[in-house]
Amino acid sequence: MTVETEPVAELPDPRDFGLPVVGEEEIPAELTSLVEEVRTLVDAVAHTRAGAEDLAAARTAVAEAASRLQGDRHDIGTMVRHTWPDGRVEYGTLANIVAGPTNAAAPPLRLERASGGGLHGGFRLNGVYQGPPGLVHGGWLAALLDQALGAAAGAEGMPGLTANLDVNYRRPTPVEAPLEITARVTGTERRKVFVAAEISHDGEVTAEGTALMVRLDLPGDGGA
Ligand SMILES: CCCCCCCCCCCCCC(=O)SCCNC(=O)CCNC(=O)[C@H](O)C(C)(C)COP(=O)(O)OP(=O)(O)OC[C@H]1O[C@@H](n2cnc3c(N)ncnc32)[C@H](O)[C@@H]1OP(=O)(O)O
Repeated sequence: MTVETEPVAELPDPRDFGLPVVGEEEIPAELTSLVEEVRTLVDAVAHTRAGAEDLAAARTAVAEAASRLQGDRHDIGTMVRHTWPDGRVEYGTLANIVAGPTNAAAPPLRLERASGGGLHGGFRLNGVYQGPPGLVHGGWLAALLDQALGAAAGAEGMPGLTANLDVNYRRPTPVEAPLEITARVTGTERRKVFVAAEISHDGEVTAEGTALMVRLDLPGDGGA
């Protein structure tokens, strides 16, 4: 596969495209802690055997909390700016369903640069992510792989949209167990970025994916 496209050195500021941006460091610690608590809540609701009185009281408390937070909202499309220790800046969607730092529906996934290149992250999925009994839903594994694949391209200065995603489920992936995800760019061709990723448990690959990301047309990167 030919490598015809150099990664763009600097990503443009999403504000230039009309998208609001918040710095990751601006997210209040109270919101991060609330997100964590809501994850616990979702798991508790999904598995509770509580009686009617407790359920009704919990419903009232949750409705009150929701109405307290509804007033002042970030716009759809708000981006979050992440600055790597080496000073490199990246953007993601604040409420991204797989990795948005303020989205309690997103699993607690955090990707870091791997020493050998690409990205890696350790995470754990609770019972909310079940498909088959005790196992992670295949759709969620695909979503996690897609996110890591997109992030790997973005981390190399080549953000894009997934044109094609191919997933193989090699072994069952357990919930409530430590998991690892790795992703890397394997090649480029014009605007096409080829990426590969794996999810593993106990050192064994349980799901792997490859994708074609088509780079966004960014001003100043030479286009196609
Ligand atoms: C500053 C902003 C930062 C943003 C950060 C983002 C972080 C991301 C993290 C989130 C991660 C989560 C990620 C998500 O959830 S992304 C969400 C899910 N994906 C989408 O919604 C994408 C929908 N599709 C499209 O918008 C268009 O089809 C795209 C943009 C993909 C291409 O339409 P476009 O008109 O632009 O390009 P083109 O048609 O000239 O094609 C260009 C080249 O690509 C080749 N091709 C195209 N499709 C396919 C295919 N299916 N198989 C094989 N090849 C294909 C094509 O032949 C050509 O090749 P070549 O002629 O050069 O050889």
